[in-house]
Amino acid sequence: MNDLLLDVRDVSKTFVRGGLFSREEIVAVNKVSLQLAAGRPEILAIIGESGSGKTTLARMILNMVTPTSGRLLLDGTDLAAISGSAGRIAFMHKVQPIFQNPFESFNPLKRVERYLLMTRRRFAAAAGGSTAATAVDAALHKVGLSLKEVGGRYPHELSGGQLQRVAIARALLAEPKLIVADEPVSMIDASLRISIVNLFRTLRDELGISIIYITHDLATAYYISDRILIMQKGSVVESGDARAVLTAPRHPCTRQLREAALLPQIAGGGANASGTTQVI
Ligand SMILES: Nc1ncnc2c1ncn2[C@@H]1O[C@H](COP(=O)(O)OP(=O)(O)OP(=O)(O)O)[C@@H](O)[C@H]1O
Repeated sequence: MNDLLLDVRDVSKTFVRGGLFSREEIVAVNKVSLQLAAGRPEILAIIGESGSGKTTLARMILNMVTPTSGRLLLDGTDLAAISGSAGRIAFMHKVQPIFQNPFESFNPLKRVERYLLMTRRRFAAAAGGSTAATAVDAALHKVGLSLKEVGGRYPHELSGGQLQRVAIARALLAEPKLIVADEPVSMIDASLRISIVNLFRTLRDELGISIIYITHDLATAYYISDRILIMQKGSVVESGDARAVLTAPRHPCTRQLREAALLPQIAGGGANASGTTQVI
């Protein structure tokens, strides 16, 4: 077994915009490194202002964007070496995405259980012998739903919170070791957000899944994360134990984000800021 589940080594991504006479290079991610240990599930929050490179970093981890330089390894496999459908399915077994808008993740004309059944069939070979419907029902139960509840329904017949739970159930069908969730609660009613982030905690604690949680929302990051990484203009400017970073921020960018969030429980610095932080 590898010691590292995820090893992001000095990764950069530069986008080029415009044509011959108005060429513009945008360094979306600049020499970012981060690691997640194998066998020690954790929630790592990536926080930063708009345009700081969070989504680009997430997409590189999901192998949807190729880095301009640097390497990414998942369970010891270099993402650049993954090819063919068998390689891609093996990769998707280990890492699954959750996107911001659950309504965009599902075709409005297809009943949601069809997606779940198709996903189960795609991963069935390695996932054991239970029937597809039983496995789908079990995945839905893990997110507080059931096939009875969502069966036969189209995406628009579910609330945003319910549909995001279905998206998480779909991710669970792959039995991943890592979930990359990019702003997973920003389009969900505030009253339902906490139940979704609590679900991430359950996935970490009961299923041993590590979660990269990308968010603008310092309150939920403070509440559920073990570690936090702050990004500014493509670079990591501060990282460390979540409570330590948010109760005693050292980088001006972190302080600014915290002040903008106006969170009394963080601003007071009352929580146990026992961990360590690293300012880069
Ligand atoms: N495909 C692309 N082509 C050109 N530029 C891009 C592309 N994708 C992202 N960028 C640029 O890279 C920078 C980082 O974008 P990114 O979406 O990663 O930031 P973000 O922190 O996720 O922002 P937000 O919080 O607003 O989603 C931005 O300047 C963005 O305009």
